[in-house]
Amino acid sequence: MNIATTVEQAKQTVRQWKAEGLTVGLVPTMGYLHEGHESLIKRAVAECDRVMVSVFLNPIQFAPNEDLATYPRDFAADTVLIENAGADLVFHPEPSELYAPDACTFVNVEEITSELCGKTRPTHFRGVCTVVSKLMNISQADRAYFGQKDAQQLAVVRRMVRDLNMNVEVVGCPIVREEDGLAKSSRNTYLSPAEREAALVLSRAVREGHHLMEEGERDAKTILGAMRAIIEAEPLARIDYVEMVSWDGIKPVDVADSSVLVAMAVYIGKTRLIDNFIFEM
Ligand SMILES: Nc1ncnc2c1ncn2[C@@H]1O[C@H](COP(=O)(O)OP(=O)(O)OP(=O)(O)O)[C@@H](O)[C@H]1O
Ligand SMILES: CC(C)(CO)[C@@H](O)C(=O)[O-]
Ligand code: BAL
Repeated sequence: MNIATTVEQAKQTVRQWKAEGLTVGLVPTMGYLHEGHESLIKRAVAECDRVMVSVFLNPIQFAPNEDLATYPRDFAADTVLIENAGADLVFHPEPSELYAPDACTFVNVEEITSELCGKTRPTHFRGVCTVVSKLMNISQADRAYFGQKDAQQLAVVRRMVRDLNMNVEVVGCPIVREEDGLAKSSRNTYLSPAEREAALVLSRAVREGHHLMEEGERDAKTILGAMRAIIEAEPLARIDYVEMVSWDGIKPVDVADSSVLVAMAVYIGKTRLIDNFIFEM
């Protein structure tokens, strides 16, 4: 497996692959990889001739008050996981390699970024879409793999690719969970043992919301009320948002009459965790 730290090194490898007529899969990550990332990489390996995994903690998607400085890192362990999963290239640049001091081009997806995480993190998706565009250009990917755990991100990237006529298929992958239900996340490492226990309210609320919808409930207030009650019963939890939005447009809905995303962000102590389910109709 190759490790590229410069854009030119990565492009050179990709040029060779493309010259041989091979398809390329891209898996963008911020590192500190776990089984969620591994599932994306394995799917890419199964579906593409060659796979590039990027490990890049993208500074421009973090606001100054967020956790860029403390975000966990372990590049040595990441490379072992990536190699074992069967990928061919790791792209691991320094921020200065991707962002020139006078860089002034950013990708801003509107509307679909105005709710959910876009509300609390107003500059976040501009940073995500800018770096994802760059990674797609560098890798010349035929397919790019994203987890449903970051469901709004998946919808935003899909919309960007459609609106900008980019030549890449965006593949969404299911949420991988711990045995007790907690969605796997690099940020779970921030949790103390008591917080780890408290964090189960997210997946419990997701299960309850999904169960109600399976039983036929469609009223957002009823569904979200039941979910919020589970979270509010936990003293270590503080809700950022629990919302139901249309899955295609990420706009609030009162009654689910087509596919919806029911998503939440919840602080457990100081750690902000997300979880969701999509109810297809
Ligand atoms: N539990 C999971 N199941 C499926 N995909 C996941 C999971 N966790 C992360 N991913 C996906 O992996 C990709 C990289 O995510 P990222 O590096 O931010 O990992 P993370 O563990 O979600 O970190 P964070 O703590 O920042 O939420 C994204 O497409 C994300 O949706
Ligand atoms: C897609 C991504 C790697 C872009 O930095 C990041 O937002 C993430 O890890 O989900
Ligand atoms: N997985 C989302 C990246 C972030 O929280 O910045």
